[in-house]
This record gives sequence, structure tokens and C-alpha cells, in this order.
Amino acid sequence: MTTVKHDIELPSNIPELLLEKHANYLISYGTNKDEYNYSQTEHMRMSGMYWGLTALDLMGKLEQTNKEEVLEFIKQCQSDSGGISASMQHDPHLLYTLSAIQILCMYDALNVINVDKIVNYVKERQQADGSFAGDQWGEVDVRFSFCAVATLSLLNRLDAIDVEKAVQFVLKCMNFDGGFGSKPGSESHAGLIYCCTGLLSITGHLHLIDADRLGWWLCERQLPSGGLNGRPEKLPDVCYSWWVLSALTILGRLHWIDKKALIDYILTCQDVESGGFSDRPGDMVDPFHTLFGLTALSLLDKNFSLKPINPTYCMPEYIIDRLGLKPSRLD
Ligand SMILES: CN(C(=O)[C@H](Cc1cnc[nH]1)NC(=O)OCc1ccccc1)[C@@H](Cc1ccccc1)C(=O)N[C@@H](Cc1c[nH]c2ccccc12)C(=O)NO
Ligand SMILES: [Zn+2]
Repeated sequence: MTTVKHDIELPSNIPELLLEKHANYLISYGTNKDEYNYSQTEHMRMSGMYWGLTALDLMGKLEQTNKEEVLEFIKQCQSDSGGISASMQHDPHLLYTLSAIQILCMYDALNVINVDKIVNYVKERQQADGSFAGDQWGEVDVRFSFCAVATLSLLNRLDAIDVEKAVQFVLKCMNFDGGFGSKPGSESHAGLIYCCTGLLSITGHLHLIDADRLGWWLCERQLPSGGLNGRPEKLPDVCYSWWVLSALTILGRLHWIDKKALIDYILTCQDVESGGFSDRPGDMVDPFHTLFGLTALSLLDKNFSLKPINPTYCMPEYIIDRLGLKPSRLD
């Protein structure tokens, strides 16, 4: 029996999925703004709103959110450069531009911002080697390639960038283990594998991936506890359920994972009192792990009363359908 150094013991009782508690947790998170946690996440507020609103939509509670307040906030966060920032008076960045466009697509309200200026901001970020910088300060990371391609494809404006060169840069980030790192030569990481697989799914280049080798690396993330980690030797974490499962689904190899064991792990990460999900059983909950716990369950079992999630965009499937987008998958 191989013993794994980094893993946890699952608690004996597995709670059922408490959707009402999770919906109440997310709805109240956005309202009491003085709460300590809320103030500590100002630097990524736009992403925090995307996490909460997407999770609420999956639970059928989007109509309980304050749409007008959110749209006004997003309008205030678009800078003269066209990019969108995490909060008002912050610098624009591709991460928050994507989060804002994802929210506007869910609310069907792209008209509230200047789309042409968004497209120009994204286009200006592309480098000579096809990669993307996240903002005007120039940090390159393949995460930002995904942000650029996902944002433009949601706006049906992929023609604004050099897609072939963007794909070439992603391929330079591929490692011998079949995975992807943040830059050429960087170590494989489940989050970056999600970004690279998602970009190739949007651009129709999935045939360039070694699906068996990458699929094997991804299902190796599952530990005896049933949970998934993001890299070898790391502890399980509920958000990695999403990064790994979404990539496996796109590669047509979701069945390589022990679904029942993973579902049990995810359910033990719920806080049965306050609602919400944490990374591991007993830790503090947050909107980030709440979204990725729910999206993983949506991929794992259609019987959880959650709307289907699109693995490429991490948005409800019905929104991707409404936009007429068809990101590719291997069957
Ligand atoms: C900045 N973030 C992270 O680095 C988290 C931290 C973490 C959570 N659990 C373990 N570590 N890590 C993380 O998101 O890793 C996954 C990842 C990494 C790189 C690319 C994509 C996904 C988190 C925020 C956070 C910080 C600290 C604690 C909990 C959440 C974060 O914002 N992650 C990004 C990951 C992401 C999702 N979609 C993307 C698209 C493109 C690029 C990144 C993302 C996000 O959710 N944006 O909307
Ligand atoms: Zn996590």
C-alpha cells in the first residue's frame, strides 16, 4: 500500500449538498460591505463578483442579485485605455477585463461598456512572440493569453489578434509530461493546464495536445482522500477539482477520475453552518472555493439541481449557447 505524504483523512459523515445555505452565503457576502473579508479582496473585487454571480446563476438565484448596482460598478471600472480594473481607481488588467465581460454576458448587458475600446486594450497587450502581457506593466504569463482569447471570443472579435501566434506561444509552454506551465520552461500546474486547454478549445487547436499523456497527468492528481491537488506532492484543494475536471472534460477523459470519491471530498468541504465551500474540510470558506466546488459538482453529476457549466469558459452552458459559441472538445 503506497502511503501518500500529503493527503487528509476525510471526516466520517458526508453532508448532503446544501444549496440554500450556499446561495444565502453568497447573497449576504455582497451586501455587508464593512465585513473584514470583503475589504481584503478589493484588489480582485471584479473577479470576486464573477465568482459569486456565476455560482448564484448555477443555483438559479441570479434574479436575487442587484443587477443595476453591478452594471454601474462595471461601468465605473472601465478606464480610458479601454481595460477594466478590479475596483474603481485601480489599474486595468486582462484578468478583471475577462471577469467583467463574463458578468456582462450573464446579465446580457454588453451594451453598458465601450466594446471597441475593450477590444483595442486586449489587442495592445499581444507581444511579438504571440504571448500576452496582463497590463501596461508588461508581465507575460499564459494565463493572460487565455484571458485575451476568452474575452475576445465572448465579444466575437477574435479577428483583432494574431491567433496563430497566440497558439504558438501556448505550445512553447507545453512540457514533456504533457502539461503546461506559465511560461516556456515553467513547471506544469493544473491552473495553467486549464488556461492552455481552454485557449486551444476556443481556437480549435486541441489536436495539438497529447491527450493521453496530459489526461494521465491530470488523473494522477487524485489522492486516496478522493480530492485532487494541482501538482504532485501537494495537498488536495477543492478548487483544483475544477482546474483538473474542466481540462479532462475538454479532453474527453472525465471518466478517468473516481467521481464518487471526488464528490464525497467536495461535499465535506461545505460549511454546514454558514454555507460556502473551503479548500479542505474545516478551513475558512470563501466565494472562490464556493464557485469551484459547485462547478466541479455540476460537471460530475447532473442530478445536483445545478445548471450545466461550460468547461472551457467556466460560465453556465445556456449563456455559451445564447452567444452561439461552440468551443471544441475531444470526444
Ligand atoms: C489569485 N488566485 C490564486 O492564485 C489562487 C490561490 C489559491 C486558491 N487555492 C489555492 N491557491 N490560485 C489559483 O487560482 O490557481 C488556479 C489557477 C492558477 C493559474 C491560472 C488559472 C488558475 C485566485 C484568487 C484567490 C487568492 C487567494 C485565495 C483564494 C483565491 C484567483 O483569482 N484565481 C484566478 C484563477 C483563474 C480563473 N479563471 C482564470 C482565467 C485566466 C487566468 C486565471 C484564472 C481567478 O479565479 N480569476 O477569476
Ligand atoms: Zn484552492
